[in-house]
Amino acid sequence: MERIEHRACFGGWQDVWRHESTALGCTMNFAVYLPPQAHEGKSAQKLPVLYWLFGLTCTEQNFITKAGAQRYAAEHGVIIVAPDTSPRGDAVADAESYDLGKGAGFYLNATQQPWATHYRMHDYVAGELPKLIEAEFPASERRAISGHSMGGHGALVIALRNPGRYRSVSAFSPIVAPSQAPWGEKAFSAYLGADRETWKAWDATELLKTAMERLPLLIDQGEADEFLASQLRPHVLQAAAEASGHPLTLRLQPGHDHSYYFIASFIGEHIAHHAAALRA
Ligand SMILES: N[C@@H](CCC(=O)N[C@@H](CS)C(=O)NCC(=O)O)C(=O)O
Repeated sequence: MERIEHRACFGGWQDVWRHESTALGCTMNFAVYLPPQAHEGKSAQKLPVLYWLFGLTCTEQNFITKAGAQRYAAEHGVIIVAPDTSPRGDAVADAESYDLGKGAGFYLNATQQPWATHYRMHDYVAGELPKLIEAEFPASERRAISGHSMGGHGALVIALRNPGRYRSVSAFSPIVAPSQAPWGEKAFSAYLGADRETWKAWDATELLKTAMERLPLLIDQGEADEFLASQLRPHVLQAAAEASGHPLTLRLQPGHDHSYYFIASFIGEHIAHHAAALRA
């Protein structure tokens, strides 16, 4: 494992690490924000971790340079870990379009070739990465997960598939029902194949119907989001949550679009929400 960026930030450090991932079979970058509490000599005290999952086209950089999250992570003593969005490297399959292949891993384990060889982002994010973080950093097993768009889908699906592993989950502008959205239909057809039954295991709205754990969901969605009606449609999840009695707070934010300006506006509230659950 090699540290490739190290920058002082709000009393802590914004770092980027590079390592060989076993789950993905390639070299991966992930960002780690270590708040000041990680360096205050209380080495016995481990800090909780918020995992951030990105949307389409992103790398580990977008959140750390645009969301302004470090200030709030420093305030609350939370480590933030933000992995890249797909396997990377010349040996990894790719597509011409921005919404399939590299930069578009959809946080699932692909079953179809040529994707199945490397595209195992679920196992990376839910298994390999936390294991590494908890071994190499002053990180406790108190975990929260959040993300944006494709990453909002990832956060919801990973939390719902792994009951007990996360203390809280939130999302910005998530793809709540990828089986019913053009982005999801394209990605799931390629990664999982034509049998839509197999898609249900990777669709938050479907998973919610049979969830074993009633982990409350917090979702912020911009009303002026250019993808709201065509791809995101949070009311589909809201209807499923109401039908199954799953706790969901869906906040529609007037004027906000799909960008990181939206995320920056509400990330402080999300981090406070996660910090409260992580402290409890
Ligand atoms: N067609 C758009 C869609 C991609 C997009 O909007 N990506 C969002 C996530 S779904 C994002 O976070 N972009 C990077 C950024 O704003 O920093 C593009 O290629 O820019």
